[in-house]
Amino acid sequence: MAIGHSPLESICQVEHVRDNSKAFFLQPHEMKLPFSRGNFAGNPNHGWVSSETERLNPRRPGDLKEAYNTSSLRSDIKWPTVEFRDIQAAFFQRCKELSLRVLKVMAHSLGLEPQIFLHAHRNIGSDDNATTLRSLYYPPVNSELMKEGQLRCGEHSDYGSITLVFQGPEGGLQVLSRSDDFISAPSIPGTVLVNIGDLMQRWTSDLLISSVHRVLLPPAGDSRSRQSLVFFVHPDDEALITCCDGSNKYPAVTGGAYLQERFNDSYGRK
Ligand SMILES: O=C(O)CCC(=O)C(=O)O
Ligand SMILES: [Fe+2]
Repeated sequence: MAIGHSPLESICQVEHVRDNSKAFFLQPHEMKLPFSRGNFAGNPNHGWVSSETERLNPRRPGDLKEAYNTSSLRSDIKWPTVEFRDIQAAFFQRCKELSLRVLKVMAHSLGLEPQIFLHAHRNIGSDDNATTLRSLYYPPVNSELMKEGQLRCGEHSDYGSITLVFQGPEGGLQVLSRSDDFISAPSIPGTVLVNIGDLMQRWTSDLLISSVHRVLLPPAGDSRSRQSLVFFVHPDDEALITCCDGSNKYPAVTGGAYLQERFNDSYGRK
């Protein structure tokens, strides 16, 4: 994990996306249903995910969080409002630009051909690439309704190449250290946290390691909600990912096939 700073203008944009998303999440369930993930032809990951639908740690009950996935920017996608679409789409583009810069710097720092990662991320923002902006909303927790072992977000590592995390001021994200303890990743205003994903770990033959992380329940009596914005960067569906040191430590896999396998775990196998 690494932390980078963003200028004031970007901080305001992050807050704007967060506030606008919260207004969507606070609506009654039936108002959100038409925008559910799975309702959009051509992009199975786009749309709203209700609480307890996914389990990022498949051994735990469903995560106590809602999400809005912006996976497609196609013009025929139906959005809750035009304003919601414009705000999500503009932030998606900013995150895309930042991610491509980070991927280029990473290749450079590893002594690799500078375009190696960029070549596999040419289609971000189209239906041939699964990169997704997720606006996450963790509702206040009612301890009487909780299931045993349930968390806001179960232990997992991210699936793709890199992830940009914009945590809200509430904090709450914890990261597993190399000595096997979970440590808090504080929320620092104006910073972006960059996670290495599992596919990047394979790609670099374990030179870069994906980090396990989670979000616990709030302490008893804390009835606050929590929000974060997370940009999951994935290689193009058709991009063939082979170990960049030529070692074949992991078999070659396409970005699309790898992601499908991981989704099967978090949403239950069909
Ligand atoms: O909400 C957060 O801060 C992180 C969520 C997360 O790790 C994920 O959705 O993959
Ligand atoms: Fe994550």
